[in-house]
Amino acid sequence: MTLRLISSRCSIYTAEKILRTRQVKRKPLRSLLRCRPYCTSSSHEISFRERLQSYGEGSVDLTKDETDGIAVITLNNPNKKNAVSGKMMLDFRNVVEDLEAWDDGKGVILTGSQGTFCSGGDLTTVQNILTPEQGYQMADFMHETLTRLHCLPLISMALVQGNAIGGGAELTTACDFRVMTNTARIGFVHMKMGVLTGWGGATRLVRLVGRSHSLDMLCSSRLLSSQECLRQGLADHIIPIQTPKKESVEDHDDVMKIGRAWLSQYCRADRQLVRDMKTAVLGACELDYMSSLERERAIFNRTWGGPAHKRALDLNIKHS
Ligand SMILES: CCCC(=O)SCCNC(=O)CCNC(=O)[C@H](O)C(C)(C)COP(=O)(O)OP(=O)(O)OC[C@H]1O[C@@H](n2cnc3c(N)ncnc32)[C@H](O)[C@@H]1OP(=O)(O)O
Repeated sequence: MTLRLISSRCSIYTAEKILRTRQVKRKPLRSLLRCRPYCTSSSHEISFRERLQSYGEGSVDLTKDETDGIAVITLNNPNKKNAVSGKMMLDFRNVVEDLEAWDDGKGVILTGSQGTFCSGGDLTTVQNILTPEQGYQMADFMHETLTRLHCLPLISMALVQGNAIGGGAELTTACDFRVMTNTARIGFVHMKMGVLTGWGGATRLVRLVGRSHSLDMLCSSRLLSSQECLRQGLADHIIPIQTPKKESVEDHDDVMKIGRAWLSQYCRADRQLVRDMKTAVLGACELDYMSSLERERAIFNRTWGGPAHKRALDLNIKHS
């Protein structure tokens, strides 16, 4: 009965409901986030949000282009090299929620303002939430935001100019791709700052580059050049820029244009196809083998004989 339902042209929602009722060996991501040692009742969460709101300046801005289906998230705190303040953590969550509801999207670019990516947690905010409980609440909040970013049905790309330091380096790992300018650097400097990765970066880094490369990057705290990131599998593409020493603000528009074109190559297909393929790949990364295959079958079933499929067949395409 269940199998028949999955192989019929059922909605993804129905298929996922069925998968949830089956024995899935690895827990879904969202349920893993619920293992919390500190009290996170809604009143606690509200007062912590109020606390975050009161710390720091800056914003996280979102623009959505309905024509190409690509959104841009910009970390905007230029006086502090786009360090993420408490207020920006809240903005970030709102932006991700907005993208979750954006049915017309295919891709998203995460970038920083004024020619640099992000210098990590805003040290002023950090100074104000130094108890273990507050640290845990902050990490819990950012884990959820970044896990939701990671799970969007949009193909995501971190576009790194200048530096991605500490939490900034962690942010890059929440995206599907990392594109860097030739002068950009990524540095997991946490251990030098006396902390571990607070935004889930170690878990995601190991999945990207493996165990030994991750230990090397995390325990050395060194700043990795774009070339090294490419060699180690952390970066996917390097954009050469004209000014090798210092990136000017003017470069940002050019870099954005090139980065957008790079991401667009993966967003050419129909909107639903792009979203479904991203969802299938995400399932393969996060679910056990059999559950992922089931999910892939259910998603495939929506496309088979659908309008994009029929259009492609009518075109008699030769893949030469
Ligand atoms: C869970 C998250 C854990 C973490 O994120 S740990 C990592 C925390 N981040 C850091 O330690 C970064 C410290 N900053 C730096 O190393 C350098 O500023 C950086 C990012 C390489 C940029 O270097 P430069 O381009 O030479 O710029 P600069 O040093 O003159 O900085 C310009 C102004 O920005 C400020 N700034 C940079 N990073 C900040 C931060 N994270 N929080 C608060 N303020 C920050 C910096 O203090 C300076 O301010 P000012 O102009 O002197 O008033």
